[in-house]
Amino acid sequence: MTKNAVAIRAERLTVTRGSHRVLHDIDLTVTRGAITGLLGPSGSGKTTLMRSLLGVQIIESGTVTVLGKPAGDPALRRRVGYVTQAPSIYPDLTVRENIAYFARILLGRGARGAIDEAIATVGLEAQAGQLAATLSGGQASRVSLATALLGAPDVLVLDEPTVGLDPVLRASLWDLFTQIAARGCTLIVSSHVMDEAAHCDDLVLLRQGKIVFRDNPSALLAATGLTSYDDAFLALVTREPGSGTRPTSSHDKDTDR
Ligand SMILES: Nc1ncnc2c1ncn2[C@@H]1O[C@H](COP(=O)(O)OP(=O)(O)OP(=O)(O)O)[C@@H](O)[C@H]1O
Repeated sequence: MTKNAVAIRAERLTVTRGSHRVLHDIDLTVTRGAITGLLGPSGSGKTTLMRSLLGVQIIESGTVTVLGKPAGDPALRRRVGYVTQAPSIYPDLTVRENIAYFARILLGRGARGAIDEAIATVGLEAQAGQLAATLSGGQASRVSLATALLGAPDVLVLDEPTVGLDPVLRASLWDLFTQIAARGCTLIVSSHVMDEAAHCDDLVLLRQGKIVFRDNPSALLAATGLTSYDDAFLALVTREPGSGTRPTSSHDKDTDR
């Protein structure tokens, strides 16, 4: 992997949903192999931005390029995984059957190795034969994550994967994300829990559809002079628009690959 290579680039991205302008002229680059945290209050546009990166959102203007191709390009289908907020699994199938079903669609026959690997990666070997309807919330989320890992994606987009989980489970999921990124996968993880910023290599803070901060976690604390991510975030989101920290960082100079 080229150091600082760009996995995703959005330029002048503007999105309107219904009569509401949700994203305003967003410029963003995402570094390959990094964990980028997409943080912001409820309704700030995180899901809409993720949908735009995935190519499933109608955009009003601007461009989004993923791994050098337009977002949503058919060639990206296996290279980009998406885990939605609500686990997308069948309750009447077991963990293994759920994963096998998606493996059949994505990889065709002979996907047994990939199924076993996905189950092991998310640590659900003991639950493999259990009906999804009987799983805990955290286990159900991990089944969803396993299905997204099946094609060994180069980019993984996770929409609030830790919401509603206890601190122990949250920590173990973040460990897992770190392992996945260490294999070279680019992760974009949204959250409105600011402390989760600490697990990320890069941060994108959204407020009312605009980027109010873009740099690494320690730069966020340095920029605000505060010691907690919660306080730093609050300081930024309550600041008048236009008076804040520079919204983009030096990442933005790198070339697409
Ligand atoms: N289909 C839609 N039609 C009109 N407005 C929409 C639609 N979907 C989302 N919105 C609005 O767009 C804004 C951004 O929504 P989005 O789901 O992207 O925010 P979010 O940051 O992901 O929020 P949360 O953390 O609550 O999931 C919100 O004001 C929402 O009400």
